[in-house]
Formats: sequence, C-alpha cells, structure tokens
Amino acid sequence: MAKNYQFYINGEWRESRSKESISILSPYLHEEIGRVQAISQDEVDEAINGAKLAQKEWAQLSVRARGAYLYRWVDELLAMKNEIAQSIMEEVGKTFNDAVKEVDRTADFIQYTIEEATHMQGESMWGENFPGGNRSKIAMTNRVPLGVILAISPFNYPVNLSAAKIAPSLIVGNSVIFKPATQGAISGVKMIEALHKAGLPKGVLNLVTGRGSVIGDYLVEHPDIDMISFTGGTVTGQHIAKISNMIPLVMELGGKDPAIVREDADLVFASKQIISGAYSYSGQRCTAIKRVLVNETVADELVSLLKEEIESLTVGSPEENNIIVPLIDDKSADFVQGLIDDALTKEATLVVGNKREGNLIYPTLLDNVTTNMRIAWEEPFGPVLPIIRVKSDKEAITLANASKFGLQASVFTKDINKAFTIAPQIEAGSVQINGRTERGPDHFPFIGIKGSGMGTQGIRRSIEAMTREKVTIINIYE
Ligand SMILES: NC(=O)C1=CN([C@@H]2O[C@H](COP(=O)(O)OP(=O)(O)OC[C@H]3O[C@@H](n4cnc5c(N)ncnc54)[C@H](OP(=O)(O)O)[C@@H]3O)[C@@H](O)[C@H]2O)C=CC1
Ligand SMILES: O=C(O)[C@H](O)COP(=O)(O)O
Repeated sequence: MAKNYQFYINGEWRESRSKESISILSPYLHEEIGRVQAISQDEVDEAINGAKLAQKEWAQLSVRARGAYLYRWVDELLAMKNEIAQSIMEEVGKTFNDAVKEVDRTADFIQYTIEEATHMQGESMWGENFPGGNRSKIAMTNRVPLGVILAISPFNYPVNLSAAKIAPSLIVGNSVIFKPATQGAISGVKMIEALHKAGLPKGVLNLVTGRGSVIGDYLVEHPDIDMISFTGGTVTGQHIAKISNMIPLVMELGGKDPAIVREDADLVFASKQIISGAYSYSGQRCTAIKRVLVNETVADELVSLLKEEIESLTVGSPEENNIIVPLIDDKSADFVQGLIDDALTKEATLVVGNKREGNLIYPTLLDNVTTNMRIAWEEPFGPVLPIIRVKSDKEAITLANASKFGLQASVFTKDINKAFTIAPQIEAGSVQINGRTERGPDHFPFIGIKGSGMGTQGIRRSIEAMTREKVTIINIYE
C-alpha cells in the first residue's frame, strides 16, 4: 500500500484531522506512489499561528546561529540525496540524473545563501550631506525580517524552487509556511524531513499540504502572512496578486522565451543551445526556449540542423535518463496536443514529431508558424517548438515584445555590436547573448516582467525581498 505522508507543524509530523488525503500518481509509472494530507482551514490557522510565535525567537538569533541550522540542513539533504532524487523522479518524472543534480544544486544554493547573508551589512549616513543638515545626526540602516513568509512552489523543480524561497527567508529571521505543489509534495515532505533532522526549532517552518484550489486563497488572504513568494503559472499568480493583503509579493510566472537567430549566427552552435533550451525535461521549464525567431535567409539551414538534433533525442522513461519524458499529467499533454493541432490546421509545417503515447509527447518541431496560431503566443510547457521566420532584426524584436510574457530571451549572433543593440530593446528580465535561456547560476538576479512576474529572485535579491530596511537615527547632543 502506498505511504501516507504527514504534514509538518510546530516540529511534529501529523495526519490531518480532516481524515482526507490526496493520491499522488506518478506521471510515468501511472500508479499511486503515495498520499499527502488535505489539511483543514483550522490546521492552516494553527500552522500560521505557530509560525508567527516561533518567528520572534528565531529572529533574535544571530545570522551565524541561524546559518548553523541551515548548514546542518545541507548535510542532511546530501545524506538523503538518493532518496530525495528517487522521489523527484517518481513524482514529477524528471530523470534520475537531473533529480540528483537538483538536490546538489539545492545544497549549493543553501550554502551560498548562508554565506551571502553573513556578509551583508547595513550602512550609515551623515546628516550634514543634506542642505541644512549637520554632523550630529547619523542614520544607521540594517535589514530586518518581514515576519511569516508564505512560500508556494510549482511542480517542476519541487526541491530547488522550494529551497530558493525557504533558505533566504529563514537565514534572515523569518518563519515560513511552505505550500508545495501537490504534485511535488512528497519531495517537499522529504526535504523538510531533512530540515527536521537538522534540529530546526519548532514552528520556524510549517509545511502545509492540500490542493491550491482548496486552501490556496485561505493561505494567501490570511492576515498573519507578511509576504508571499510564489512560483507557478501566470493565471494563478495574477489571482494571488489580486486577492492578497497589500503585502510584498515576489512572483515568478510563465514565459514564452524567444531565441532570436540572426543571419550571422553560428548555426551549429545555436541549434545545440536551442535544442537543450527547448526540450530538456520535455520543455517543462519556465525558462525553456518556447519560440525561435530566425532570419529567413538562414531558416532552412537552422531547421535542418534542429531536425537532426531532435532525431537524436532519446524518448521514454526518466529511469533510463531519457531527455524526453512523459508530461506531468494527461491534461498537460492534451493542452500541448491542442496547440500542435491548431498550428497544423492553420498550415504550419510539421518538421518532426506530432506523435503521442498517452502523456508522452514526442519532440515536435513546427516550421512556418504564423502569428494567427496559438503556439506563437501560448506557453506549452511541453516538447514543441515553433519556428517563426522573420525578415529583419526589427521584426524579430517586434514579435519578441508582442508577447504577454517577459522572462528571458536569447540572441544568437557573431556581431557583438548587434547583440548589444538588440538586447536593450527586448522586453524581458534577462537577455542571453549566444546562450540558451536559463535561470542559473542561482546567484544571478532572476526577473520576470509583464505576465512573467514581479520582483527579483537570485540569492542576494531574494534575501533583500524577504527583509525590509530599518533605520535608527542617533541624535548626538553635547
Ligand atoms: N518564472 C518561473 O520561475 C517559473 C514559472 N513556472 C510556471 O509555473 C507553471 C507550471 O507550474 P504549476 O505547478 O503547474 O503552476 P500552478 O500555477 O498550477 O501551481 C503553482 C502553485 O500554486 C498553487 N496554487 C494553485 N492555486 C492556488 C491559489 N488559489 N492560491 C495559492 N496557491 C495556489 C499550486 O498548488 P496545487 O499544486 O495544489 O494546485 C502550486 O503549489 C508554468 O506556467 C511555468 O511557466 C514554473 C517554474 C518557474
Ligand atoms: O523554474 C524553472 O523552470 C527553473 O527555475 C528553470 O531553471 P533552469 O533554467 O536552471 O532549468
């Protein structure tokens, strides 16, 4: 019988008084791999109250003392590496190798976060610098925690994207309510088991499980939540932004990252970057390349190189480390298939793919995609890539910016002057010159604009987002 995973509240693992649990099906084993608690609103209240109380003492510790707990978390995570990786693989269908990398990346993330916070200092200002001011007034600013942070994460990086919220919150003295994606909650439970083993004081982090559609609004609207760090779909993010209580929000949402390929690009190099950017983990990355805007003079050559690369992609079970794996569920596969069908009906050219076995969609490349097709604008979160042929850089920039999203973009060119002319004109948080779109390294600022989010993540920026400045002014008198 599949294991029933408990939720974590005030230092204890518990079953919900609701007596309800949610079945977690593996996207490739197609069987139940466990159940997680569907907790009640009373239990949400209890978790938030506990976190609120615990935060006061936690914030009194020095940054080094809090860091000591987090260093122990790193040790425990690494000790559980294979178990957590197995869970990521079974729960979200990521290859075992990538799942191991996700745990390693998380350990590195937490360590860097501790080090960064340890080296962050406040500043002082002298009154005399402003007209009429004098030297007897000195302001000292330092950063203080916000209180209780609500961390809501998506399914696709269930450990790394959760730790990317939890570690910066904790190191600066906040407490955390962690709401993992339901498909991802078992991996979330395991990473918190590691934190429990590290001896984290009770209540400093409480893990709540349950469907976002059931407990999400209650969490978001709760008066004792002081900040929300959310990663997930744009529709969910916009809903949260509308209903939350005038508290700071950091939102990492969907994307439609373009790869702009100029006529002078190294096409062999660009095609390899585009393939890895578009198809890794079957395109289930917010930063995946989700459209190619290629100059028509080199489009045939690029398409032929991409086709060759796609034909070498392995397809199948994540247990055999295939690149293309089944999508998270049937609904997602139906959505991707709908985008492919729409494009083909409107006379896109099928270069390769459009083959499906249940929720396994084979890598698909569509050429001659035009702006009346849904795939030109919508985020598939699956292994399908549209090629849009353009006549000029200007047209590529216009199309790039016509998207409602603005996460990242790539520009492939050998002309650095052109690269630096195009990059500032692109409406996106980051522009990669001659590289695939990607988040890492994780200390770089990570920004979504327009429908791709608000606020900035990246280790230092996340720490800043989870604190506010506090000013103490000394008035010297003689
Ligand atoms: N910009 C970025 O950095 C990233 C963006 N994403 C985006 O995330 C999407 C895929 O992730 P997915 O998990 O499907 O996204 P969802 O938006 O469906 O879910 C994200 C999280 O929000 C929760 N949730 C759902 N409804 C509510 C609510 N009303 N209030 C509070 N929380 C709620 C979900 O819980 P539950 O699972 O229980 O429904 C889950 O924990 C893609 O669009 C992708 O682009 C993904 C990764 C990174
Ligand atoms: O949210 C995502 O999809 C990931 O943060 C992307 O990370 P990556 O670019 O390093 O895969």
